[in-house]
Amino acid sequence: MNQKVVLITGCSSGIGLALAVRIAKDERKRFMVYATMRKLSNGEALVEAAGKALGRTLEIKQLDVCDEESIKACVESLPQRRVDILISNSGIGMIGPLECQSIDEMDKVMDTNFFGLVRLLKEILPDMKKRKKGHIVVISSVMGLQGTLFNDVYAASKFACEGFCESLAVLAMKFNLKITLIEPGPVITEFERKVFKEASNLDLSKTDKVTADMFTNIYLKNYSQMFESLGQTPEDVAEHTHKIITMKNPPFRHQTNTLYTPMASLKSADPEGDLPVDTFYEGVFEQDKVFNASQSFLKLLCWRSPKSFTLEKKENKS
Ligand SMILES: NC(=O)C1=CN([C@@H]2O[C@H](COP(=O)(O)OP(=O)(O)OC[C@H]3O[C@@H](n4cnc5c(N)ncnc54)[C@H](OP(=O)(O)O)[C@@H]3O)[C@@H](O)[C@H]2O)C=CC1
Ligand SMILES: CC1=C(/C=C/C(C)=C/C=C/C(C)=C/C=O)C(C)(C)CCC1
Repeated sequence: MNQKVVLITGCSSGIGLALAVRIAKDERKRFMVYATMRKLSNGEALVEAAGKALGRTLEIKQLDVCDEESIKACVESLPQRRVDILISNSGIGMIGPLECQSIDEMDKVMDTNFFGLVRLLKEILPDMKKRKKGHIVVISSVMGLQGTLFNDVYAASKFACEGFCESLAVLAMKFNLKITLIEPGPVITEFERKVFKEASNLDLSKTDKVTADMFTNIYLKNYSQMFESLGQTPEDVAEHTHKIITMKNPPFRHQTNTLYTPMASLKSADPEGDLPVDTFYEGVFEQDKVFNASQSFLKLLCWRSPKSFTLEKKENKS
């Protein structure tokens, strides 16, 4: 059987776990999945979810994207070092006011989310180029397209991945390689819990009162509700990704939550860049009293978008 080899990072929980299971349980057994995680001791949930696929179409391996040696060792352990489909999924979040976060914490986000991808490609891309075959799938985010209040560094890390992949795309095409950026909106995983817990421990006395108040009473207050009402399941994101890897001509970008598409399009609708910022500002502050539920907030953004597309409206405002 000519199975494609799929290497996935960050499979101990969330999207990575769902991806590993979905692809390993492909109805036509088209894939051999190497589901990797930085600590093998965190593999229990995956072992349970994989069931009979474990040892057949799924194998678990150690890989820490922040450690070049661990990436090298993992790739060396694969038959002929072959990876047909790389899914770069591992990542960490970070929210809060800038003054309350240390450079070391920010560095960890960039190191995992962006340099993690860079390290993987430094190891795997040369082989793919030689074989003139391969698909690089990156779990980015809508925040790779549109920055969001209090997500400055996380969004920057995803923008970095997007710019990196956009730049690589032309060279990849020359070598017959495909790249796809998967851009989910909120997904209900450990991510939300970890980010919220870290945010609750921030020392908000390091910032001013207005910022601290916005963070606590607007952002954190609506955070869980945003995920509850708009969040996708990791299985849903895995289903989208499974479709993408089975396509003959996969797209360069794929958003998994259509509710976000209008929000992400605001930027391309206004080359001067004010439209998304103004729309977010109005959504966050001016409509807060009426639209305090996050679902309504996004619906409001989507509903407003077509009207906001005209520059005439912008001029009337100033
Ligand atoms: N949840 C969401 O709302 C969204 C998430 N995303 C992106 O999806 C991806 C997966 O996140 P999600 O499943 O939600 O979150 P989880 O926290 O559930 O999963 C993240 C995974 O990344 C792993 N990881 C962290 N650091 C490293 C590392 N140095 N090396 C290898 N693996 C590592 C974690 O492993 P460990 O158990 O060892 O910590 C974990 O398995 C991330 O890139 C995230 O940015 C995108 C859009 C929305
Ligand atoms: C909670 C909240 C907001 C948005 C939160 C969003 C959009 C979260 C998305 C998270 C994602 C996509 C994480 C992973 O990549 C707004 C709209 C700023 C308004 C204030 C409250």
